[in-house]
Amino acid sequence: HWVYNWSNPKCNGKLPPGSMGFPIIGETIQFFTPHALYDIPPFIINRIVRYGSVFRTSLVGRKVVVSTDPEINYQIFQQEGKSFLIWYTESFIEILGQQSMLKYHGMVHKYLKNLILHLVGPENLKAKLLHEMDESTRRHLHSWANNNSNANTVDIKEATSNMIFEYFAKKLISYEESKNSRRLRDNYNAFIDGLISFPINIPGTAYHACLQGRKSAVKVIREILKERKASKNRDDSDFLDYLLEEVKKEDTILSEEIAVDMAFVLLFATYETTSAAITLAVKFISDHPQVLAQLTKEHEAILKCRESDDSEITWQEYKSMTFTHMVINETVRLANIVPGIFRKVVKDVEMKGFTIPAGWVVMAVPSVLHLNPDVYENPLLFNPWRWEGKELHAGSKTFMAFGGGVRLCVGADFAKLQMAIFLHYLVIFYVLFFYKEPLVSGFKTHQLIYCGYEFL
Ligand code: HEM
Repeated sequence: HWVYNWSNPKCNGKLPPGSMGFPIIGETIQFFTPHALYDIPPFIINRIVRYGSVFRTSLVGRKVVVSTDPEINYQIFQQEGKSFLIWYTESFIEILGQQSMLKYHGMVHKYLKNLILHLVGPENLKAKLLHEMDESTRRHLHSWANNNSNANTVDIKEATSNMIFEYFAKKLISYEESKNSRRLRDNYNAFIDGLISFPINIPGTAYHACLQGRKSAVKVIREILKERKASKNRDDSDFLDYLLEEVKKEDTILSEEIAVDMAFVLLFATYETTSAAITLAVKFISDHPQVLAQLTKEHEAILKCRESDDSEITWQEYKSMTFTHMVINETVRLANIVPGIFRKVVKDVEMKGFTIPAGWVVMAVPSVLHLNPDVYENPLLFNPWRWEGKELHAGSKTFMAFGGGVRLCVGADFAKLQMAIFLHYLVIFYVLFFYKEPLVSGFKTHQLIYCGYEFL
């Protein structure tokens, strides 16, 4: 009777088709079958073939509806806070922090998001960050070219992670690895190594190492916060100063604990995702010389209109990089950096003739949408021209690399700006100007780039 109930969950309507798998473990083992990162997981493909675009299953002890339907996914984003709430597993919340903004909804979420936009929103990008990211990117690209220690090889993933980490840790908490004995970067490395792991917290497991990494990183941020409260009259204020000013306000809901978890999550969300996107962009571009040629044309035209070759990128120039933005969109479409987006159902929902009961979890799978031949012709081809004349700066029913609705990625503009600046200098340094022997193998050179992604 119990097994029957497990396989046929109660529902006040018609459940999507599918199987709940074995009692307790459900279909968790099949779900975690290894696959190439930027492919659609075989678990999903097999079930789409068998059941269609919406199906039920059971994963990590949860009743789940997987949706690969653009309409349903769009509705899920639109009904955030009403019928659906953002959801992560208990173990993920433990890793990201009990006070992380990811567990807040409604007005509190809106308030926290606005605090972050103060740092990475379009106004600050235009006024401050563009200039600083420009300087940091140039400096790092130069240093790679001048570094002869590693047999002319640059691991793009690691090098761009370091670049973004260095820059953003300074913006957030004025942390500089070279001047600090605390080794925040090592703590984040330990944290990221075990991020996707089975949640068994005993010494020796990846999950345990991840929690230890988080603990040490948070300890460093807390110490900085403590020092900051004791110090007065700082010349160069950072995001932590801004948060501490908020904490002092009488009517605020921001606590020091939320501020610490926010700084922790933001640093991770920024450097890990953006460096992955840049790495893949380099790989895709070096595999497609016609894309490089068009990019070169665009950036050469920008240079020609400048008074000096040494000038920084201006906001107008950034906005004029239409083809570069097409390359960025095409990269994140194929990269599917966030493989699944999860929401908890708070009240029974009717969709496309099915009922999704309250208490279930819905998982939207961006890769199915982004690699759907009905939506994107020849979807596995890296073809930036497919974005010609299309909206490039927002999520849509057919493009959810940065999510959608009120939970749309708050750092999307930051990530795109950093990618555009990187591509600009990559092209002008290595194709047009200073280094006649380009850095990337696909850019016709004997020098080799190891992208850091072995699956490629
Ligand atoms: C290529 C780079 C990036 C990709 C592909 C990406 C992707 C995403 C996606 C898909 C979501 C939605 C998750 C959901 O709905 O459950 C999201 C949310 C979020 N992202 Fe990003 N992201 C990127 C860069 C960044 C950066 C640079 C930052 C930091 C400034 C950032 C901070 C966040 C935060 C804080 C959220 C939660 C927003 C909320 O709950 O309202 N992301 N990101």
